[in-house]
Amino acid sequence: MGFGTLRAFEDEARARLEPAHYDYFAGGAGDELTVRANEAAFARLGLVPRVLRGAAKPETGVTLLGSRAAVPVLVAPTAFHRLAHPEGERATARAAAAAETVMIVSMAATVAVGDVADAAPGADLWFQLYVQPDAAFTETLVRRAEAAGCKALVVTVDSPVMGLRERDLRNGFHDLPEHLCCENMRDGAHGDRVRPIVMSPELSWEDIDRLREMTALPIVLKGVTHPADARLALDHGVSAIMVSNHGGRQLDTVPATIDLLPDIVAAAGGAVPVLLDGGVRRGTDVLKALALGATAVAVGRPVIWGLAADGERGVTRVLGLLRTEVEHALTLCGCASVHELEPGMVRRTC
Ligand SMILES: Cc1cc2nc3c(=O)[nH]c(=O)nc-3n(C[C@H](O)[C@H](O)[C@H](O)COP(=O)(O)O)c2cc1C
Ligand SMILES: CC(C)CC(=O)C(=O)O
Repeated sequence: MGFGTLRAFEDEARARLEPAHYDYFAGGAGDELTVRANEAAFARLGLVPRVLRGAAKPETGVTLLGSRAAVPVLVAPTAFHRLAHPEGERATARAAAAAETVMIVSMAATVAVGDVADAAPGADLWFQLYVQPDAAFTETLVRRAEAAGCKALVVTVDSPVMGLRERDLRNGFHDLPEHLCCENMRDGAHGDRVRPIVMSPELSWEDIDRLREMTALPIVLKGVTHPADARLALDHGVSAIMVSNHGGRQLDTVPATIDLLPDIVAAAGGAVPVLLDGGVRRGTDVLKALALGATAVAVGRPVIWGLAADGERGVTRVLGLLRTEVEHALTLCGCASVHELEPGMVRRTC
């Protein structure tokens, strides 16, 4: 199969997936303004290269919360991988391990986090958590992530309620098919009961404090878009901030993450790493985000398209394409490493 670009993977995924499942993966909230804005904002930024710097083959690796990523492109947490491919999260994790990058396993995974870890020895896994109103069950999830060897907890805070996704409403898609479930949500105390994922508007900073007391794992706060919240996150001892609008799937009209990034980086003041996801589709997008102060980015939908198109091989190819593009763009920018990128190399073009 001639998958030369991420776009080709999306086309193949669309051809293979049931239309309602494609819509679930691709779609977003409301008019999908934010979905489109994420990519469009990257396109409005230009990279201004440096020349004659005598740079060798560029170094792309970064260290993040004790995990080493050979390329600063992580796998964002996305739900329901077995809807895209029978091997589901197992395939994604093997591909992330082969690419030497971090996979953030979704709490809504269709393979239990321990089984994902077993399927991909050597994979660097982090676990994404929606704090549950039942504190005891939240603790169960944290212990499962710890037991699986996850190295960080990524706490998603942009979902006090589920976004209104009109494609899903139109398609009547609101549940997994019979043979699949959110395996992390099995309730040990009640045999085979699978709990629903509860999103709660009542969560507060106190829940973050409680989590910090519950575990020694570093906490990454995912879904920070306002600089005031970035400052509060530091007050509450988080280890990293992830600028994310959930790929446009929660509140529609949230600005593009790349446009929000500089203010969050300024608010963090170098105290913790800042990550970004949303609309990263090219190596040049990765460079723009790093130049504006992100330590690394994560990709959501591109990984799903690789998985749907060709399973583990497809995800490996998607991550490999991004790596090649990052190396190539760094060389063209005269950078010997990602650490040489700086804000002066990014210019708004329109
Ligand atoms: C199909 C799908 C499922 C997702 N599931 C989750 C999830 O379970 N937990 C979470 O924190 N974010 C979830 N997200 C959001 C992603 O982590 C990420 O923020 C977003 O996909 C980034 O944008 P991109 O798809 O443009 O790369 C999901 C996104 C998609 C597209
Ligand atoms: C099952 C959902 C809670 C997963 C999610 O976060 C999403 O679809 O964006």
